[in-house]
Amino acid sequence: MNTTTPFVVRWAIIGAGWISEQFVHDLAMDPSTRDVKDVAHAVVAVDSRTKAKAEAFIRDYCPEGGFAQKAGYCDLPVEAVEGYDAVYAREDVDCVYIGTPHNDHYFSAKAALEAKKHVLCEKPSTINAGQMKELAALAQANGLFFMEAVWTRFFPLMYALQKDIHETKVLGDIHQVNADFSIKGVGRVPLTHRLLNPDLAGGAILDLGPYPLTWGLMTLFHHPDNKLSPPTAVSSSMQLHPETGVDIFTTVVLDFPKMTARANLTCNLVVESPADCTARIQGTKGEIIVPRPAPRPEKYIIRLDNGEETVKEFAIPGNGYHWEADAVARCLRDGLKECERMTVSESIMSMELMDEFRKQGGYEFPASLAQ
Ligand SMILES: NC(=O)C1=CN([C@@H]2O[C@H](COP(=O)(O)OP(=O)(O)OC[C@H]3O[C@@H](n4cnc5c(N)ncnc54)[C@H](OP(=O)(O)O)[C@@H]3O)[C@@H](O)[C@H]2O)C=CC1
Ligand SMILES: O=C1OC[C@@H](O)[C@H](O)[C@H]1O
Repeated sequence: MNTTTPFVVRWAIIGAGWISEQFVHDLAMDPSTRDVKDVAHAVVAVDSRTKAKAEAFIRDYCPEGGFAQKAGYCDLPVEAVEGYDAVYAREDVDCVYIGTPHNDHYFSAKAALEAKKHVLCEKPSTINAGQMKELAALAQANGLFFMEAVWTRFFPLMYALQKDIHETKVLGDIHQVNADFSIKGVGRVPLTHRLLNPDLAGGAILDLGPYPLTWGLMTLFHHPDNKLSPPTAVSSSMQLHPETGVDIFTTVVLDFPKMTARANLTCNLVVESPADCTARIQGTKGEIIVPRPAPRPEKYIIRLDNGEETVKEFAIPGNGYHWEADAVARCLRDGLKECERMTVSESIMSMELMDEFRKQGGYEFPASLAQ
């Protein structure tokens, strides 16, 4: 492989909303600012339901496309497109990033895979396990890459923390993980907003829940002693929004009996997570505290029972979405159909858990959503 020319991914962005802004910002960053030289990103199309919105998005957030275009590794311009059929018909799009509301993920991803495009889809990549299984089968049948965009998994902090607890075993045996991701939404955003709107598959568990679940899975499910055994004795309790019926307070419990360990995971749309602790991992020798925010933490503190305390800090260049994008690029370069850091089978397991949480909590989707 030529080590001086990076492998370039040509991205199309679906949905000109907030998360897509954050994502393209990072695609336009010089990868050397995060010590990356082997891959680079081009943004060749931005799709919106309204062309004028896609044009404004490009003007405001990625006028030159991604870094690969700025650096001359890709000579395609970034184009505004209305309606995703036009994007998926293009030969020069390698991978589609889907940044639409939850209810749309399955439909946009399905259309992209049918058009033979690789896909990175925002979390949760579907609204139920059945949809996720369908997408997994479609990707596999077409030899395409598919990944749920759980960006927190790709942070250097997460790799370091896993090394500390899984390999160095600074905490001894791990027995309990508490994690929370909560934001003030109720009373602040209209009932039609995607956070509270059942027709857009809103609610705390689908929107915020992927983060406490990530902390539970990365620490306990991925612990070598657990041997990738799915959690047992799953339980969930929800308080639903009195008008829209989406969950606004949710607590779930996952047991990992091979380790005598339990994850207590919470999310809500009423009050914020405490600033000083979004995740607490407790073992026989002490604990690790991760201050908020759960999706994008910048440090953790190791507090041992013998009184020793160590703070580990991890600066995040840009928004922090580039690490997942780089991982996708490397998978495409290497011909992989899924990323081992966020496998399709783990996304299916996560959606099976989400289905169970909703069932026990009494959160039923409206008929408008495909079941
Ligand atoms: N990884 C992360 O850190 C984050 C992930 N997310 C995820 O990203 C997704 C989008 O969230 P966010 O960007 O905050 O949402 P926004 O509402 O800001 O953007 C979503 C975009 O999707 C398009 N869209 C397509 N269909 C619809 C529809 N029926 N209603 C509204 N918009 C629609 C719109 O773009 P257009 O009008 O151009 O078609 C809209 O701007 C969610 O799945 C969320 O879970 C959100 C925040 C952070
Ligand atoms: O993924 C997310 O992280 C930040 C939250 O504010 C947002 O609602 C959610 O989608």
